[in-house]
Amino acid sequence: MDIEKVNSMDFGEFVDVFGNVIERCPLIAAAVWSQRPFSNLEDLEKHFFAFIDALPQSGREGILRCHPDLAGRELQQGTLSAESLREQRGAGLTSLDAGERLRLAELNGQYRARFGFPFVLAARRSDRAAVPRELERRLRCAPAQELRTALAEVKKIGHLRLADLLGAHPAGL
Ligand SMILES: NC(=O)NC1=NC(=O)NC1=O
Repeated sequence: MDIEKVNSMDFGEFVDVFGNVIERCPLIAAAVWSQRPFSNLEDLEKHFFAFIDALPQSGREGILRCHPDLAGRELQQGTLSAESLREQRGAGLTSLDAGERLRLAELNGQYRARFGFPFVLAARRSDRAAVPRELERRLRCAPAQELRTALAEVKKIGHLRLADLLGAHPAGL
């Protein structure tokens, strides 16, 4: 899909296509539509990220709270979004053994209790060994720093999803 096609989309089509670039936050796509025309993929992405950055802390934390846990209940129940399932499968999180799943559930619970939002990481840039390691490392971070780190991961996920949608090759981000 090229940027001309994106710029020609009406509101409904745009939100249908880009509504889950940021997991379960179609509001962001609904807002970004107003910024068309976009000069290219980077420009489109810039508007998604600018919306996030302009939110108050409660809004940024709200974005994180819309993310399903890695290898959590929604994965077990089969209620993940298509994008999330693909990302979690790609990181090997759909084939964990009971011990690995329990360990992640414990760590996710500790993380959420400490920060008030779920642990978010771009699963496509990770794997089943790295996820618990990263979770343990980030558990020890200061809340303000961790909020910044988590949102950077949301942007990595968004970057990869946009690249998929526009058929671009994701940068090393
Ligand atoms: N809690 C999460 O990090 N969730 C996710 N990471 C991804 O890459 N996709 C997700 O759904």
